[in-house]
Amino acid sequence: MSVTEMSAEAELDTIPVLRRQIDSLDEAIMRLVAERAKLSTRVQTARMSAGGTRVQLGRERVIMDAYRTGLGAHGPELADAVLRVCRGTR
Ligand SMILES: C=C(O[C@@H]1C=C(C(=O)O)C=C[C@H]1O)C(=O)O
Repeated sequence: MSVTEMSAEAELDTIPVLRRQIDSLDEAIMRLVAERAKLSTRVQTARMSAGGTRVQLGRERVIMDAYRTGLGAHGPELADAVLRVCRGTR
């Protein structure tokens, strides 16, 4: 077995370790989104109680831009999904 084949095999062995780290980060992301949704619901409820609308597109555009700045071209897609989760929670 060549050195290259050995290092490729060693790299393959790291996959379960890396996947555990990915799963752990996904859990953290979901916890944070759930926490965000609670705060978002409070803002939406407060505004609607005062006769306003649930959604404010101007604010959502600012958030989409921040995700684009932070994550690149696909950032706004993630922002859109996060915003939809947060709008759906009561
Ligand atoms: C939470 C708010 O209300 C809504 C939900 C938003 C959010 O989840 O970030 C953003 C804008 C609004 O559509 C807000 O105006 O800040």
